[in-house]
Amino acid sequence: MSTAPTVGQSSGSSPLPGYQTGFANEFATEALPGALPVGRNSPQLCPYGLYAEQVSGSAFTAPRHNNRRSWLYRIRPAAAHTPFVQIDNKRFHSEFAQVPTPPNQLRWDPLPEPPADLAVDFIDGLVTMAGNGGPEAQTGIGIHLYVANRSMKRFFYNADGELLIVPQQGRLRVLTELGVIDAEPLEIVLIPRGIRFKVELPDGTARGYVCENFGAPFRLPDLGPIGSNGLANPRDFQTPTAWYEDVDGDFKLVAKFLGNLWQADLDHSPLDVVAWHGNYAPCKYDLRHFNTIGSISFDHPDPSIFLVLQSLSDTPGVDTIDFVIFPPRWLAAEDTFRPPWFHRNVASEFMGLIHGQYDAKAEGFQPGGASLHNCMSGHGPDAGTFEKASQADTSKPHKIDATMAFMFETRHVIRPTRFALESSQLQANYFRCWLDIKKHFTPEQQ
Ligand SMILES: O=C(O)Cc1cc(O)ccc1O
Ligand SMILES: [Fe+2]
Repeated sequence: MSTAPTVGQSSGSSPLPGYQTGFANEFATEALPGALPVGRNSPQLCPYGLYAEQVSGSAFTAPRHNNRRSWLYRIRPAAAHTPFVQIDNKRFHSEFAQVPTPPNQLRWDPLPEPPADLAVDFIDGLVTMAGNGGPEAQTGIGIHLYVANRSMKRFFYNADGELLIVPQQGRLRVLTELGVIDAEPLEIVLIPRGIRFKVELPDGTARGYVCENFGAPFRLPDLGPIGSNGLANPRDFQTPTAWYEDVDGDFKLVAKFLGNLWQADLDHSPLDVVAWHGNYAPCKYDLRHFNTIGSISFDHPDPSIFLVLQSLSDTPGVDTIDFVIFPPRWLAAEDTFRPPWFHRNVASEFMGLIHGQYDAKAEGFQPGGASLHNCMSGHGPDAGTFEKASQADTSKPHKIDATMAFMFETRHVIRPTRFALESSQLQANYFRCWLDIKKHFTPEQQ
């Protein structure tokens, strides 16, 4: 790992960190020895002259298993900035009622890269495609795409929700208050509501997807009869160890707050947390570690078998958001139509493709592209996929390899934005992939 860049007047930064493993553990980490107070959170004076600051991600009185907070020991408190002023946010917002939501199946080509002479950082590069609910309701989802070609010089936090970043092309270095996360395509990054960060682009450009979770923080699902291991295992989640920079200079802090963007001035880097402890922290997860489980007898299971993370609603078993993946796997089910079946669901499904080919679609669903199948909209394999899979030899297992698709699935209808519906990336002919489906009905057969 190379040294993290510093901007402005620097009196140094701590060595680049590693990771601690586990999902939402009680972590404790210090970039300087003895920086964490012992036996109390807020002593009269903290070691090294640091300020103690708690950041909470759940109600103070939430049950212990849902209670999320961390204690930060930092050079200056987060309050030290000028007042926020509103800035433009036509592309990145939480406005999901701009246009009537059609019940059509929708699919988009990948967004093109911006021209090289137009500087677009991770925040400028975000465009809101769809969503439901919102920050005021504290439930629902914002679905955004990003295409960027410059590292951020400014800092950002999202008061509206947690961010699940799914890189599709190009690595990201996510420098957060609580440490540095290096992520590449096939890894995902979770940034809790409110945590300040900036994103650098080691490869110069980057493209991907962002799920903004307005509701309960993502958790690992219960495993029921699967047992104590499987799907995403907690030990494969990586949370950075403490890292700070002590840098003075002129910086901007951008906040997303109630769907709008606001900007304040800072005279120092907010990435100045020397030590922290708690269970409210960013993490990354490598999707290649997902322990995929499926049928070894017959039939294609519901896609909930591929659930990585869920945001619970107030109704048991009905999640606000499910993050589901379709990784490489063996298909072994005999006398079975192996790809996803034709279906209509009460839930709504926004899908993306990180690489390879998705097994329900012979063509048209491209890496970096997206599709949306809303509540009760009929969809499933395209005509080509149906013909092939209904003739395939199912006496032998078949490996689906070199692919990774994913789905943000929600209980509420996902409403595309005006941008999404007017975008030239919207495929006008997507519906045709089912119009060629042949009639095979043979009433005389039995
Ligand atoms: O391709 C889809 O639409 C997602 C999906 C996959 C699957 O295996 C079963 C149901 C489902 O909605
Ligand atoms: Fe589906």
